[in-house]
Amino acid sequence: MRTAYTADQIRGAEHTLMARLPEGTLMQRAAAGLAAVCADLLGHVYGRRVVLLVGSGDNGGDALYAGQRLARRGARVGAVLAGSKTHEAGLRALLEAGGRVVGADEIGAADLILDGLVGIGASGALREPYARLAEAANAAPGRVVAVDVPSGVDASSGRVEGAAVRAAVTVTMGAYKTGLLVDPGAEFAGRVELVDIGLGAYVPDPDVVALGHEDVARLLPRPGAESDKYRRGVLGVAAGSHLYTGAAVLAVGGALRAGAGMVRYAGAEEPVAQVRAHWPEAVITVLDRPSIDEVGRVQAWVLGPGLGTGERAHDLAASVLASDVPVLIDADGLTIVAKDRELLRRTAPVLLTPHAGELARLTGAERADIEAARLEHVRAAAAELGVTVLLKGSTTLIAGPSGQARVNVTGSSWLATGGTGDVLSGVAGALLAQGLSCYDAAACGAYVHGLAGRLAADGAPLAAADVATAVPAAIRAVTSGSAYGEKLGER
Ligand SMILES: NC(=O)C1=CN([C@@H]2O[C@H](COP(=O)(O)OP(=O)(O)OC[C@H]3O[C@@H](n4cnc5c(N)ncnc54)[C@H](OP(=O)(O)O)[C@@H]3O)[C@@H](O)[C@H]2O)[C@@H](O)CC1
Ligand SMILES: Nc1ncnc2c1ncn2[C@@H]1O[C@H](COP(=O)(O)OP(=O)(O)O)[C@@H](O)[C@H]1O
Ligand SMILES: [K+]
Repeated sequence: MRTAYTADQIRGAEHTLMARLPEGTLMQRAAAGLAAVCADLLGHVYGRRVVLLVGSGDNGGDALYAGQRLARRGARVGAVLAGSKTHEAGLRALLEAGGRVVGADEIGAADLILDGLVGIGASGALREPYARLAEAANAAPGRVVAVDVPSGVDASSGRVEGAAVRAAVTVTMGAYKTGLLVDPGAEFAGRVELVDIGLGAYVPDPDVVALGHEDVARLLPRPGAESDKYRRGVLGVAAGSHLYTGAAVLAVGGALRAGAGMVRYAGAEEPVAQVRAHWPEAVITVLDRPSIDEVGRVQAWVLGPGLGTGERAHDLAASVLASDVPVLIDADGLTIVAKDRELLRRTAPVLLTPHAGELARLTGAERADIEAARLEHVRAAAAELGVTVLLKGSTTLIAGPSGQARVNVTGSSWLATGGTGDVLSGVAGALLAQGLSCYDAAACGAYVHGLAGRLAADGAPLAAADVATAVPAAIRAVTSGSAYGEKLGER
């Protein structure tokens, strides 16, 4: 499990730890870790050109001391001093080790550029000359390593207002910052390496949590010797319409591959024919009227993919939501409940799985605002609606009604293709039917779905059905202890 924190939380912990240590200890630990990652990236250090972008705060101090260490190993290190002041002891250390102060024109010739402009002490968009230096680093051919946080990315939220450094690697000190895991910040951070500076014992409860293989393996249900198909969990799927038959096929496929004991599909004749043709395993009810009264007992429902949004779909949604089992609502189901919020008044749990556009419909916020501050918006929606919300997109976030939040770190941009969301609804729905809470089903579902996406893509395009097919292999990767897909920033 990875835990991530806001800038305020980190500052508080650093304050406590610093009071117990001789002055400068933490910065030396940070610089040592930073220099080690840089040396690794450079391969051999002697003679390589390193440019440090140095801001006025301790982030610049980290860069200067790391530069000192690289200079001692023979690197040609130049510091671009961007701030109104500079960490004096750090600059002295660099100069004594043979480093120099240089102009911004040297950025283009560097093998490695160390971004020490601002870290967790930043506020608002990058000012000049920092913004210009960030752009110059992005345009240069050298590898860019961000110190603690890419400058221009808000460490607490992942917001990017204006220019920001686009790093190949971010070396972060003491603990992960939320903004390194949530887009757009995560995109700018690249691969994230954590340097242990002894902060672990002093951090409070995390702002967000990212599950790893071990956590998901622990949560995923496994059939016991006594299991039968009913006890493993039966999922009902109310999806598809005469216009959209594929969504039903994909949702049922995701559910069957994710371990439901049985899937009961309920729909109109056209999607029924398609589901029958693809999945003889599913138990079918042809719905003559918009009601689930004739469908046998289930432990959870998936409601919405391809359902349509007319009166009939509305009435079917009302019938599903009147049941006493957990319901995952996706796609058209979300449009229906956005128009008729009363449908969400129920005692059994609800999991909503919108993308940003659907969340905008639900809450009235602007889509662009949601994309810019995903965590804030998913938390607010979960609290306002009193349900669990999984926000899909380049980083998937899950929030519960009491403010708890998880971020999914698996996934691949190859998943950005029609129908993969339908597969996710089936996967997460199957986990709900197997007894996981909405919060766990959402997080484990997103994790397995993201990993399945990576396996299915393997560097080339995928179709949504391939993701469903890859779900068992993804579960195997999670439960076998393989390290596949565990590194941060590999997409
Ligand atoms: N504390 C510790 O023990 C440890 C800390 N560590 C390291 O320290 C870092 C935090 O250092 P920090 O607190 O000095 O703040 P930091 O991020 O360098 O910058 C603040 C300065 O930047 C400026 N500035 C702000 N916003 C700006 C903007 N938009 N655009 C332009 N400029 C802007 C502003 O300066 P001014 O405007 O006054 O010139 C402000 O004073 C942390 O990320 C980690 O790397 C590690 O070594 C581990 C031990
Ligand atoms: N850029 C991206 N990187 C990673 N995952 C993505 C990206 N874009 C979309 N996804 C994932 O792909 C799926 C798309 O779902 P959705 O938007 O509902 O599509 P559809 O309705 O066509 O099924 C979600 O799981 C989402 O998180
Ligand atoms: K930085």
